[in-house]
Amino acid sequence: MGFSNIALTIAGSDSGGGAGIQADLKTFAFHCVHGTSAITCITAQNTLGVNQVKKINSDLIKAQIEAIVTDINIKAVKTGMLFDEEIIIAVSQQIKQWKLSQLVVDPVMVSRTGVKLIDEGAIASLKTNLIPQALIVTPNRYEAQILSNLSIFSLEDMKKAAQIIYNLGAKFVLIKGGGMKDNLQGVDVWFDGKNCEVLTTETIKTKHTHGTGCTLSAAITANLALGKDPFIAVKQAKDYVTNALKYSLEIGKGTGPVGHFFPLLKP
Ligand SMILES: Nc1ncnc2c1ncn2[C@@H]1O[C@H](COP(=O)(O)OP(=O)(O)OP(=O)(O)O)[C@@H](O)[C@H]1O
Ligand SMILES: Cc1ncc(CO)c(N)n1
Repeated sequence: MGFSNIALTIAGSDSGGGAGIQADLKTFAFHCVHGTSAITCITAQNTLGVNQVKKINSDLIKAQIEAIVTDINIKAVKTGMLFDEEIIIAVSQQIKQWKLSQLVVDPVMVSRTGVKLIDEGAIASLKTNLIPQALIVTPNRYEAQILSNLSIFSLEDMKKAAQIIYNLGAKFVLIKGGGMKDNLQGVDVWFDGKNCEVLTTETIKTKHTHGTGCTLSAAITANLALGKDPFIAVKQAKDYVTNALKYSLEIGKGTGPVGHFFPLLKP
């Protein structure tokens, strides 16, 4: 039987299984979306942090994307950890060459434990080569500060940054309010070029939050692959992350991952 709900993630591997490619493929599967992947970097990582990062040769990254798109019809794509300028340029060029649409760019910059997941020199390239091709760009507050050159302390600051990031060329901007322990946890700002919409959920009190950002952008991508409109895709993805946080997994000695099993565990 023909099956067309197919998504692609271009991201790094998290050996601990909480973020990156592993989070993306689980999220796709729990949306009934077939996941394909092009791995950009390998991280030696667990719930305590990132111990090592090794990038994949850009020719091999290109070859992974080419192998997928010349055979399989991809409905939506996300990018995660891209690490350096060479990879960003290679991936941006592939997205253009293969006319990959419905692109969600998660501009991953640092891990939750503060390890750099991108070269500082690569940020300019992210702004000029990749973000202009995005349907939706999903920075967290820290990434939004870097992309907009604004300090973000409040909801008003998030709204101002969203407008600046929109001007980089993405069709829609979603600034996420997780990460820091304050009253903006779970509060995200959506900007469509005209209006700002504040998306709010209850704050989930859990220590185990590893992979929230990857899971959110993957759920948005899955919803786009299912044919949903961008705003609906984002709202439903946010519900998915809220549930994944409610059912996060107490695994390892540090910050455990969000859980994807809630559709199976719920009474
Ligand atoms: N404690 C929380 N309660 C409810 N929602 C949360 C909480 N923490 C994060 N979120 C939501 O999770 C989503 C991801 O946001 P977050 O800012 O954590 O991403 P991130 O920093 O990119 O994640 P990562 O740590 O994976 O890099 C957003 O929709 C945010 O509002
Ligand atoms: C591979 C990878 N991608 C993204 C993140 C951000 O959470 C991470 N920690 N590891």
